[in-house]
Amino acid sequence: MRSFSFTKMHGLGNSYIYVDLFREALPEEELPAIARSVADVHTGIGSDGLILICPSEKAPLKMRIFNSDGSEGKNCGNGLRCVAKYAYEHGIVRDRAFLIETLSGLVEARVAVADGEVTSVTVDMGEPRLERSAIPMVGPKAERVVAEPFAIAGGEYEMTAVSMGNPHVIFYVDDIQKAPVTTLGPLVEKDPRFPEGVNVEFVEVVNERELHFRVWERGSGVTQACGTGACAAVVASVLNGKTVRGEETVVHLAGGDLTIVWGHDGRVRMTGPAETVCTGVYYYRGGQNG
Ligand SMILES: N[C@H](CCC[C@H](N)C(=O)O)C(=O)O
Repeated sequence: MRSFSFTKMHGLGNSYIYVDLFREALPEEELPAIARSVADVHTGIGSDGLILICPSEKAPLKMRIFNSDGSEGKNCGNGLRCVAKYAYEHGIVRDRAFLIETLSGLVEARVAVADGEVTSVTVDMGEPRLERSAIPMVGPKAERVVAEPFAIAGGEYEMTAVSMGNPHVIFYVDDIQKAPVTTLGPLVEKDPRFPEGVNVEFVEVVNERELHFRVWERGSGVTQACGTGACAAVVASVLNGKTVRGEETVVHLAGGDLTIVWGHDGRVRMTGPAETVCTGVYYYRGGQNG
């Protein structure tokens, strides 16, 4: 029987099992199976996936994220806030502002601390990518996708696509409580127009500073929150003339609120909480189908 130490953390209810690879070692080929295993609420710990806190040659640390289906994501906003909290509270970093490497580039995290505990984190998520080739989405490579007609499952919708290092598509709805998250979400997630799949977000505009938000995540399904998705929703809302560039927008997710601004410098900054749930030792049988 194999085992490793873990910390369960969440950002607005979007929880992951965090493994500190400065102290542990996991076999690379088993990572998708380990992600599926720990995420299982019945036979594992229960989470939206697995996040690894790794050494890096480009920054004090690196984050890797695996969804609950075992697929590896390229970025995770809620995960970055929790990784920043963990890194500061465990002495991986000493400064309150530091870089974190992700598969989609370097981001800067800044922690707010009270009595030695990180109470909230601001992450500079960098610039959104808007061209079809960067989402990625089929069609003319340099074209942006804003309020584009999107026919699927016998319905006609209007969608906007944004990458925050991972792919997102945003649909606007009149009532967030009636958004077709579990019906349309899985269909769009796997639609061939998105060669790498896509995270699917539904947004109700409250006013030019406030959005309601629900999400069907690529590789995890419905989650309580999606940090990169909330950032993508703010970018899409500016592009659609619904919110104001350079002004803070409050995004109400199922698990709570994020404050996000798409600055005039082109960079998206996200501020929100990060919580530690528990620590423990996880036992598993190993092998790639674990
Ligand atoms: N499902 C996402 C990764 C997790 C993103 C989300 N949990 C966040 O907080 O940004 C993807 O495959 O791109």
